[in-house]
Amino acid sequence: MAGISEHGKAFAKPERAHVLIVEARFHDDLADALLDGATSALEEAGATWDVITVPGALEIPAVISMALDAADDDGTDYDGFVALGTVIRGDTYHFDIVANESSRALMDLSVEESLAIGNGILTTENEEQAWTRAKKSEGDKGGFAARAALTMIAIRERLGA
Ligand SMILES: Nc1c(NC[C@H](O)[C@H](O)[C@H](O)CO)[nH]c(=O)[nH]c1=O
Ligand SMILES: CC(=O)[C@@H](O)COP(=O)(O)O
Repeated sequence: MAGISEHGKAFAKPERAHVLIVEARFHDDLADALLDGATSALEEAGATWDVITVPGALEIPAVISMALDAADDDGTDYDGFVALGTVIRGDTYHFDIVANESSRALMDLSVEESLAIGNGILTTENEEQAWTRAKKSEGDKGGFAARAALTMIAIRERLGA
């Protein structure tokens, strides 16, 4: 059957997929790098995508929620979602709020709504750590998140969920 995630292989590819990338541009250059990795991975898989840009990682989950509401209204539907952003520790507790709450909300959405979401929100101690992970030629976390979303789309198809 097409689209099945083979035993022992972490990534699978759906027949086709239309994906919404929601990217936070709090750190602009890092956002470019993450987006480059994510779109390359989607292109390689033959997927199509739209991009919505938000100010910071805390805004990402609400956009996915809004996209679900819009799908109910006008039928514009996405098979999966890719969340991209970078949260770098500052001097205050705000880092923990942004890092933890953005991921918590993405997890809540994915479990409660059976959504295929790839979480490419970096949470790092400094810029150097972030660059190592964002660059397509190094950690390629944008590409990883996109492939994770595609895999979850394929698994959902396989399960008939
Ligand atoms: N400090 C970082 C933020 N903070 C901004 C919040 O995400 C949010 O936009 C603001 O609180 C308004 O609601 N966002 C990041 O993506 N990265 C950071 O390092
Ligand atoms: C991740 C953050 O919230 C950070 O950029 C904010 O820095 P600060 O804690 O120094 O205000």
